[in-house]
Amino acid sequence: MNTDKLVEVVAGVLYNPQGEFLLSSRPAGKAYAGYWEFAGGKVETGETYLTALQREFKEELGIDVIQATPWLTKIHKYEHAHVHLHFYRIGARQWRGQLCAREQQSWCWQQPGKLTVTPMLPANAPILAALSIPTRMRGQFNTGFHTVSAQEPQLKILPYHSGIAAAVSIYAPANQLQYLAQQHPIDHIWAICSSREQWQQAQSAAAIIWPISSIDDIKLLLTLLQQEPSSVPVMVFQKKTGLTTPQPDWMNLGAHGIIHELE
Ligand SMILES: Nc1nc2c([nH]c(=O)n2[C@@H]2O[C@H](COP(=O)(O)OP(=O)(O)OP(=O)(O)O)[C@@H](O)[C@H]2O)c(=O)[nH]1
Repeated sequence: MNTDKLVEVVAGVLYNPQGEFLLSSRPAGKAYAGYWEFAGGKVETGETYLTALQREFKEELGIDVIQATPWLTKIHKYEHAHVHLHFYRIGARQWRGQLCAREQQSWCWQQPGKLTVTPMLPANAPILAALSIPTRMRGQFNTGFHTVSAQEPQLKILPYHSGIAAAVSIYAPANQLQYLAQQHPIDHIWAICSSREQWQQAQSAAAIIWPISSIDDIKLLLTLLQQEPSSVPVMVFQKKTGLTTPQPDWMNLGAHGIIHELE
């Protein structure tokens, strides 16, 4: 196989009503057989990402995917292939049918942050970390944000200030990322972005915070989600600005979650 050519791959994070997600093991005979992954596979000629995902879930697990939400993308070079991975989320109401392993693979439900199976495909570590980020948070820009729902992973994140402990998750402007990464683990730093350049800088952070206070912020975020899908979760920070424009359905457009500003 020519490993220089970028191969388009779709993979689905499928949820059950308990908020658990599905992992399956790679069948014998494939590269990385026995490793755990999200169900999916290569996009075939003429397919959209959604139709490829629907075909793969039917072939591998016998279920029908009705809808899926674009989430994260990632490029990874294996010794056997150079892959462009497109991860989708499939909510508990977005699929139907009875799960059955059609390729003699194993499958299991997992809770975010509490993985009980190993090993995982090498490219997937940041994807699993992203699943531990809640989709609904709230708080104030100056004092920090926290999870809203008891059903989601509990997380508190604080604005950076000098002297803050390295174990704390922090947020700071994207252009400070390189400097902060010398003192804090990069997977604890969220980057605040409001331009294309910052969006690109922030692709090594744990997550992006995109504040919305004007129509231009909405327009640029829509463009970036479409033209340069992120490899890290995007949290849309909805500020209390009196902006009357209705907000797009961000989570259906590729954002990971929403942060609501409190008074
Ligand atoms: N399905 C899937 N593939 C992944 C994930 N993460 C990841 O790096 N990959 C890589 O993406 C590629 C997917 O190809 P595949 O071999 O599963 O594709 P396929 O089902 O169409 O198989 P085929 O080779 O029989 O046509 C592999 O190189 C695999 O290592 C993941 O979470 N799910």
